[in-house]
Parts: sequence; C-alpha cells; structure tokens
Amino acid sequence: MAKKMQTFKIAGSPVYVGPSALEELRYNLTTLFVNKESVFILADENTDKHCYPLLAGMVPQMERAYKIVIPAGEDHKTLATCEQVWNQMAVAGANRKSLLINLGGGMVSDLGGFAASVFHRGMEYVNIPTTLMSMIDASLGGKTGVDLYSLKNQIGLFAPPAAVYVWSGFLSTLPHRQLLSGYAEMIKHALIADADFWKRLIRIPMAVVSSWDDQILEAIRIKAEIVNADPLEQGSRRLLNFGHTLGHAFETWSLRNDKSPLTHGEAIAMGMICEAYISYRIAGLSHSDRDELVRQILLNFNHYKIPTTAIDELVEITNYDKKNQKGRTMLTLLRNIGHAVEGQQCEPAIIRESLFRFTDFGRLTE
Ligand SMILES: NC(=O)c1ccc[n+]([C@@H]2O[C@H](COP(=O)([O-])OP(=O)(O)OC[C@H]3O[C@@H](n4cnc5c(N)ncnc54)[C@H](O)[C@@H]3O)[C@@H](O)[C@H]2O)c1
Ligand SMILES: O=C(O)C(=O)C[C@@H](O)[C@H](O)[C@H](O)COP(=O)(O)O
Ligand SMILES: [Zn+2]
Repeated sequence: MAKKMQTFKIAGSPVYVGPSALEELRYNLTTLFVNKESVFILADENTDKHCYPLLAGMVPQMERAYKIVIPAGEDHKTLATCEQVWNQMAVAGANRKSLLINLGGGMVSDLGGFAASVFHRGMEYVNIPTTLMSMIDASLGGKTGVDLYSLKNQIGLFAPPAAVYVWSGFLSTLPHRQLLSGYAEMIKHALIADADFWKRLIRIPMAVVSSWDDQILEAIRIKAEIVNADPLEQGSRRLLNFGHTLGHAFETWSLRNDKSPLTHGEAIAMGMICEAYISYRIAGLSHSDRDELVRQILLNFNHYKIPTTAIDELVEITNYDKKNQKGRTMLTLLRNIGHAVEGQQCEPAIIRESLFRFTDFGRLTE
C-alpha cells in the first residue's frame, strides 16, 4: 500500500486507513481531549495486553483516558458485559459529552458501540480495530449490538462511530486463527461484489501473504459502497449478509455446544458453503462457481463436523435471522462469483437439504 493515508466515508463516519491513521488519531484526540468532558477506552483482556501499549506509545494522550477492560470472547458479547461497562462509566462520571474509544476486534466494537450509543441516550465513540475482521468489516458501517442466549446480534442499534482508525500494525500479534477469521469476510466481500478481487485473492495462498494492506483497502472499498447505498439495511445492504443465515446458525450452535467454539469467520465460511449450495439449487449459481467457492474455502478452513441430529436445532436458529419477513426465511444468495442478490425466499426443506449434504460432504458438490 502507498504510505499515504486513505480516507473513506462510511455511513457518514470518516475512516482513516494506513500507516499514518494513528497520527490522524493523535491529532484529532488533541481537540477531543479539550472538547470532551471525559474520554474512556474499552479493550478486552488481549487487546489491553497486546494493542494498548502500542497505541499508548504512539498516542501519548491515551494515558489520560479511563481504561475499561472486559473479558475476551464472543460469549461475553452480552448485555451483562454492557452493564459492567455502563457501571464503570457511570462511577467515573461519564456523560453524553464523553467519548468511548473501542480498541479491539468486532466483539469490542459491536459491544462498545452499542454501550456508548445508549449511555445517557447516546455518547460518541470511535473504533480502533485490531483484527483483520474488524478492520475490513466489524468496525465499519454502524451495526452495533450484542447476542441474546447466543443468538447473534439480537439486541442492537445502527449507530455509526464518530471515526474509525485502521492501522494494520496491530495484526502483528493477532493469532493465525483470528487472521483466518477475517479472511472469511474478505472472501465474502469479493464473492458478493467483485469477481476480479476474488481472482486476486485466490491467486496467492492465504498463508504466504506478508502484508494485508492492499486487500484491506479493497475490502473496505466494497463495504463502503454497499453500506453507503443503504446504511440502515432496508434492502441492498443485506448483500453483506451472504453466508450469515447458516453461518450465524453454526456460530450459535457452536457457542452452545463446543468447548472451543467456532470463530465468527469460521462459521461464516461454513455458512457460505451451505448458501453456495442453496444458490446453486434456487438462484442460478453454476456448479462450477459453486465448486470453486467450496474448494477455495476448504483450502483454508476445516470442515466443521456436526452430527445430523443437530440439523433441527440449526434450522430452528435460522428463524431468528433478522432478514426474515412474515415468517419466511429470506437469504442473500449468489448468482455468480462477484454478484449476489438479496431477498431470496428459501423453503426450510432446502435449508435442511443443504445441511444434510454439509454433514455428508461429498454430496455438496454432486
Ligand atoms: N458490526 C459489524 O458489521 C460486524 C461485522 C463482522 C463481524 N462482526 C462481529 O464481530 C465479532 C468478531 O470479531 P473479531 O473476529 O474481530 O473477534 P474478536 O473481537 O472476538 O477478537 C478475536 C480474538 O482476538 C483477540 N485480539 C484482538 N485483536 C488482537 C491483536 N491485535 N492481537 C492479539 N489478540 C487480539 C481478541 O481478544 C479475541 O480473543 C463477532 O461478534 C461478529 O458478529 C460485526
Ligand atoms: O455490515 C453488515 O451489514 C453485515 O451484515 C456485516 C456482517 O459481516 C456482520 O457479521 C454483521 O454483524 C451481521 O449483522 P446481522 O444483522 O446479520 O446480525
Ligand atoms: Zn459477519
């Protein structure tokens, strides 16, 4: 990537991307510390350990922010954790003129964005994403929220951040499994909107990529275009939900049943496999595109083994999907690689069929 910083506008928020994004933050914070009554920084236990020292080293004002540290992991993306954040902010005197800085992955920005947006009916927050997932997807576009009994993002708001600062330097401490998780959403961006980006992505094996800067810019550009066309998800923003009806079902099921649950990206990767099969069945995706997608995902992700007895619960979980209308399951599907369509009604029997084939993997590409 060019050394120069790139700026996007997503759902009205400025998004600064590149090596000098944190210089921009340092500059902006100088004003914010004067104008805001107090500044809070939210981290989880890992981003506190790995990312906060880097940030404080580059942005000395950070030392003056009140730090709140929450436990890491999706199982803590709950109202109970929000309550801890609200309590700490209240005791420290936060009000509507305070600022919350979210330093972390999507768990921190989803929860922190929600917590800030309802505290005193709304205080500003900014995102500093530290995972690939949050740099290209979660920190952008203003979807905030928490899970309810492991059902994904059931409680939340559209509430865009005041600004986002994307610096890929934080990836140096990110575990490979988490990098891979972000790669799944990057694949998704390419599949729904840009066949050339897909070709560029699959040309280089993920394991040998040394810098993600160019891919991060391309993925942010795709997210920006889709969100800006429909920030409140009345229609076309649902394109970003490809892989998520089944993906969220796998994620919820895994949170409830596995000791080491799937990451969001791993779940979405499995969801994309099932939804590619459904796209082939009802949306005109060719079997060669379907097979290319399945092959590419399995090059990078392990096949998630679920027993056939899990299928009823997985189908039941899809009933909570936010895209559903009038009790009907509505999916985002692929017509071709690089072109998705939203609002595709799908009978539960087809969802069930995709899951049966998923458990008996060879049959997915029959
Ligand atoms: N709002 C949106 O538009 C949107 C988009 C995509 C995903 N999401 C949500 O984001 C969440 C997933 O986000 P995620 O994949 O970033 O997971 P995450 O925030 O849970 O982070 C993954 C793990 O990596 C650790 N970590 C983060 N940055 C690190 C770093 N630089 N070095 C070392 N460890 C680090 C975290 O502590 C955590 O253990 C899910 O809840 C998903 O639903 C939201
Ligand atoms: O930004 C969006 O819009 C997305 O759908 C991005 C998804 O990758 C992300 O997982 C999002 O949180 C899903 O939202 P939901 O409305 O399906 O809960
Ligand atoms: Zn997602």
